Amino acid sequence: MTASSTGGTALISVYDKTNIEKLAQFIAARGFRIIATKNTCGLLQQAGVAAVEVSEYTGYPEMMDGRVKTLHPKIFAGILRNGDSHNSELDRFSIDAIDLVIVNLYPFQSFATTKAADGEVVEQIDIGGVSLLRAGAKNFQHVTVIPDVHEYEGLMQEMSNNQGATTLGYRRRLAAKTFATISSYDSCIHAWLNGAEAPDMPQEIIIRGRKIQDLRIGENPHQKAAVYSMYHDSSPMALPIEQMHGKELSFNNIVDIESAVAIVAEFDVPAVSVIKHGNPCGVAVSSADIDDAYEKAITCDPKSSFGGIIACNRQVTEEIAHKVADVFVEAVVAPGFAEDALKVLYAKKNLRVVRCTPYTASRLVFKSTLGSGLLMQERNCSAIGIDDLLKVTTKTASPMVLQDLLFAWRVCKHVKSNAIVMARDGRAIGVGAGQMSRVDSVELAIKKAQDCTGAVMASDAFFPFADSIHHAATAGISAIVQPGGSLRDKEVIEAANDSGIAMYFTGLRSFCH
Ligand SMILES: NC(=O)c1ncn([C@@H]2O[C@H](COP(=O)(O)O)[C@@H](O)[C@H]2O)c1NC=O
Repeated sequence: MTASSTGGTALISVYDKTNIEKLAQFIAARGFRIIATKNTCGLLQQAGVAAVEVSEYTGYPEMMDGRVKTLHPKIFAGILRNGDSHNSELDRFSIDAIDLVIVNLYPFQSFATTKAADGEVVEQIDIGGVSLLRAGAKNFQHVTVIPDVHEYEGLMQEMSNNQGATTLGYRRRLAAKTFATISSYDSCIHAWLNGAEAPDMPQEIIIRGRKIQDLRIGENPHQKAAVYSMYHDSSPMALPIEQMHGKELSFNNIVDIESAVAIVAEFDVPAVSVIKHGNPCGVAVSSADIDDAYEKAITCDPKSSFGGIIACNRQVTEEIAHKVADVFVEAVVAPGFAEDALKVLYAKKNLRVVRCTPYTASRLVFKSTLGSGLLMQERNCSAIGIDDLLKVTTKTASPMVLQDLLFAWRVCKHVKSNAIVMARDGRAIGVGAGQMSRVDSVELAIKKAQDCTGAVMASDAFFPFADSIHHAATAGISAIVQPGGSLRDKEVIEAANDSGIAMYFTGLRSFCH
């Protein structure tokens, strides 16, 4: 099917029969002879398109309940013939050269994600269709291959532009798409077969994704970026967010939205977080309502909140919307918005209003690294409760202070290391993030808090020296939660005892890089 030739033979075998009659009519009108599998052929004939059934052409019926339909040398030699050098063999066995392969596959993916029995799912593993696509794509020098219904319009356009033929560039592009389609299809089967038995860090991994959208910019304006939906089992995971209003999302917006939503998902009670450059500059919970949590969170560090991203784990009220509208923030994210709140938020042209479904994230975290390296690890899904806290000082924290310690620890989990969080009454009052020395993070958090009297402190990793405890004591910190495990734990605990500070170990480090 070169740019100058017209007519030829088309093999059509489609599960999804959308628009196939229209395409078949189009190619038949350009002199193509059509060979088709049983149901496809029946449909085309009903639509008045001349088509020959594969079984009539090969002389073999469909067999094994449709497991063997097109798997025949007359079909595959017709597709795989390599130009003139194979013509004599085609003649010898009365085989027609096939120029156009139009196939779409059994919907394995939709079956695999239902509760269908294994036998039923297995029958959805397409063999013949994949083989036809693979053969057609291999022979793109001579054959045009169409692997899905979305390419029909493009094919008709291409043929109209080229006197009923296709160009090599077009065939090559479609061949590439075909191999992507096949490999995506196969990786669904791989994931389904592995199922829950998939080893934690397998020897081979297949990462597939489907582009959801291009992003406005990458981490910086000169970097291009897009967001993909990855397949972790046999279906793509949609992003659990929906942008309802505002400027297009950027790479950093999505990173910050994830942090913001992950923090508020730590709490069952109403919670609000404010994120700036991946770190929280305001987090609060409330036993009253989300309005109260908002007020507590936004007053943590109002200066840093400028241009931040706000997440709520409850519906945004009109009261919150007015307050959001009064400050400059990039985005507000919540599971829902009151009607009146939306009216207020929509008045801000650029403000991104994002609805999120309950927080979910893939169990695995990936990061590209040196050369073609890819780092993969399990997500930090640790959850520490009161019973996990080990008291190591003589002083015991009151139940209220214990609640603050847990709150501070949960926030600290989402702060870039070295991470220190000061908290009081269910509210972060000072955050020290991303410092290369822990004691610097402590000093920063104290400075941000301004007044740490009676507050608690959480640290994402052990204190290597007692200096941080001295600083905390001077600032008025009453209790500390940290993993423990330093060579100098003894000195650190002594420093806490000397200052009348209650200290608890989690036994679990929570670095965040
Ligand atoms: N086994 C085969 O030889 C075979 N050849 C083509 N198919 C598939 O059969 C389907 C179309 O069949 P029908 O036209 O009968 O609805 C297509 O999705 C095609 O991918 C086959 N089925 C599964 O492998």
